[in-house]
Amino acid sequence: MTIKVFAPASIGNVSVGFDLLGMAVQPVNGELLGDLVSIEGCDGNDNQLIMEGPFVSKLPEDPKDNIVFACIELFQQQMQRQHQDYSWVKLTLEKRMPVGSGLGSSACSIVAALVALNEYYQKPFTDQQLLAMMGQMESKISGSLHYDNVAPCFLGGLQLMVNDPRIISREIPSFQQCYYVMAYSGIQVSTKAAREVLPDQYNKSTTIEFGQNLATFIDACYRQDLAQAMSHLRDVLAEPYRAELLPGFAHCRQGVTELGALASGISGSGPTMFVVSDSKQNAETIQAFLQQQYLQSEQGFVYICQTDVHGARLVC
Ligand SMILES: Nc1ncnc2c1ncn2[C@@H]1O[C@H](COP(=O)(O)OP(=O)(O)O)[C@@H](O)[C@H]1O
Ligand SMILES: N[C@@H](CCOP(=O)(O)O)C(=O)O
Repeated sequence: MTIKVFAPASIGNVSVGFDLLGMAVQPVNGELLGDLVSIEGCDGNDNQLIMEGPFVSKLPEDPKDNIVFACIELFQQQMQRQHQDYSWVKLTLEKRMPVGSGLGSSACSIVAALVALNEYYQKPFTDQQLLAMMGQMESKISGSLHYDNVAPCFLGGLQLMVNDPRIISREIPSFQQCYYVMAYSGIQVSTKAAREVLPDQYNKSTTIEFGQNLATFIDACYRQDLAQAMSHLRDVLAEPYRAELLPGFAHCRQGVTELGALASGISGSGPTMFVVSDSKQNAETIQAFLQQQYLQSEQGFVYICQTDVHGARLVC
């Protein structure tokens, strides 16, 4: 029997919550924006990983260097630690997400793989344990522990990281009526490199502004006050340093504001930019503008999305 899991793209940081806030997204046209991992038993004497899909050429050539392989090994080690037997498995990764895109591409592979493994071995681990493993795998890629992609990708919705290892992430009410225009320019920005351009320390006024933006946004989410939320959706920690890594970002940001966008920012570490709109028609106008102005290569794309409330899921 083959089990197949889909894990969706996500917006890391959502501007106000560097490493602390993330939201899963799904295109309104029904396409699957995320990775697929299928799992079945394997007769050989080792695990196997088959890699396919439109972005497979951007992955390390040797399957053993793929983060999915590290997920298999971690999962089986954890089973062994709990004195549970395991058999070899064959996983197939359908890499549908561009690498280094700011759409939580590595998180999609990690989450889909660990959820598939947990299903296959009949759920030896709780969601909490799985999420901790997902964070561990994500930090292997980016060089530091952050859950703002893996948590929404796994659990769905808008997720806030809490500083308690027993909880890790809490769902926050999101704005279900909003559209998020996701524009991937088609260039590659490594998360690790985009973290290295950030300063080690911030001054007092920046710190206060950061805290106020995040707190005001979360308060607005709970009260579903869209105007207040959007008026504070500003990134004072990362965007000032990362914007210059993204050709056309400043110009497009100005353009979408003139077209009536409620807010815009960098998705994760970029190059994807996200633009918030409260109407489908306006989102389509913004989509057309970004298609013309933001894309840098043939691999770029622009999707109109809404919040994905489901997170990782089994598919046929
Ligand atoms: N399954 C995978 N999906 C994405 N990246 C992977 C995977 N396996 C290994 N990698 C490597 O991890 C790095 C991912 O880069 P990163 O900038 O963190 O991507 P993203 O921001 O899209 O998650 C790349 O060097 C890539 O080759
Ligand atoms: N909080 C992280 C998010 C990285 O997201 P990605 O999609 O670019 O991997 C950061 O901003 O570094």
